[in-house]
Amino acid sequence: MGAIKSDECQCAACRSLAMATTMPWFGMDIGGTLCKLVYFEPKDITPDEAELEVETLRNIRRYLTKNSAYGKDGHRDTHLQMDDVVVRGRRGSFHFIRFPTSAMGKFLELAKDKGMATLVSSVCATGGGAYKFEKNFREVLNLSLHKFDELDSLLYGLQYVEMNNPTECYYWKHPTREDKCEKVNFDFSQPYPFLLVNIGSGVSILAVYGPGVYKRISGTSLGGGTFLGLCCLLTGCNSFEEAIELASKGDNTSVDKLVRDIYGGDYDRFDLPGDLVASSFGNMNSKDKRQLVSREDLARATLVTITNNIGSITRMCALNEKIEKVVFVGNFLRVNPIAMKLLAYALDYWSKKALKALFLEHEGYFGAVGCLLQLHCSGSS
Ligand SMILES: Nc1ncnc2c1ncn2[C@@H]1O[C@H](COP(=O)(O)OP(=O)(O)O)[C@@H](O)[C@H]1O
Ligand SMILES: CC(C)(COP(=O)(O)O)[C@@H](O)C(=O)NCCC(=O)O
Repeated sequence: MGAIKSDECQCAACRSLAMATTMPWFGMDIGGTLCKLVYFEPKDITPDEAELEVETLRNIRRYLTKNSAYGKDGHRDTHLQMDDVVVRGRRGSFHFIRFPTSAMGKFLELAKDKGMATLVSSVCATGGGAYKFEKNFREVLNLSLHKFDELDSLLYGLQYVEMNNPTECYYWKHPTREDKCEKVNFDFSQPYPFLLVNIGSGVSILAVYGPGVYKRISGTSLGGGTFLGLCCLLTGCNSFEEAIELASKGDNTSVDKLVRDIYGGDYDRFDLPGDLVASSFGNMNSKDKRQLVSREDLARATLVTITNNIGSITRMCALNEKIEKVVFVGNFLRVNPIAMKLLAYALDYWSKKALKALFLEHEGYFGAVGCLLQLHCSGSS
């Protein structure tokens, strides 16, 4: 896909440019819910460089790469680590770290304790938080932010990661058959045009026609943040992981009003099967029915409602743009096979197999990767 190859920049000029760019290299995507941090660990350090490397830099490298948890809130997704990548002529590994954006204050204090401010004067950042927290970075760390647009970064990072990981893109085969359902690798080497649906706190839908050629065609405020917010309200759960765990044990069909609850069976004339949701949460106006549903059922119904709504908007966008390939990304899909399979099924079913739902392993990290890669681009502000 596209034109960003990992080994493209190994020329002497790029390597010396890289040398001149002070390490450590980070890309940060500060979203409405999660802050995603990608750290490039150089693995080609020469003995001369090692001798010159300042102790603070070495300590930060060790701290980040030897741990997978940072305080109460920070996690490294070790299963996503990418080795042997080349950035600006340097060979190394990408490490993927996330923490709640609400913990930004603690993150800044930690970075200060680790001596970040003594190493670099600026950090690459994208996402709304790059604007919102700019002042805090300056005040606490004396760092300025190289800001990059989040959708440019998302696409740039996606192209790079997809090019460098042969098993990045996949689809779900037989998404509704528990016994037969499987993840299947998808060859994304001829990607254009495709629809990109980023399900973060909210949802952005882009039509992508070529490398860096895209438009944002739609969006909805009913996204991953809505799922988590409603789930916390309805079930008393306290984390995304708990919400997904509850949903995996629940059944939405007593919460939702189905076509058969209204018709007594299928609505044949318009091909609406009886087990189709006619009205999400439509049974919850009844006190009796409310007493019968569990927290698990409510979590499942919330997940199904939000996911189907995204699937439905996506289908209309694909139809309008006459695009058949749809790539879903964003952390809403993290540890969330239920939503992925629902999207796969919904697109397949409602489009009569014309649309293909695709997914990517690095789900929510493309913005942060794209932002790190753009360090020398003129697109920053
Ligand atoms: N550990 C987590 N904590 C909170 N939300 C999570 C977590 N893992 C996945 N999510 C889901 O991912 C969404 C955020 O996705 P993300 O792509 O990071 O968006 P943003 O950039 O808006 O933060 C949340 O609204 C939630 O649905
Ligand atoms: C404002 C945003 C681009 C921010 O991105 P996020 O942090 O949600 O990933 C996104 O939440 C969004 O597109 N919301 C939907 C707005 C709308 O079109 O209704």
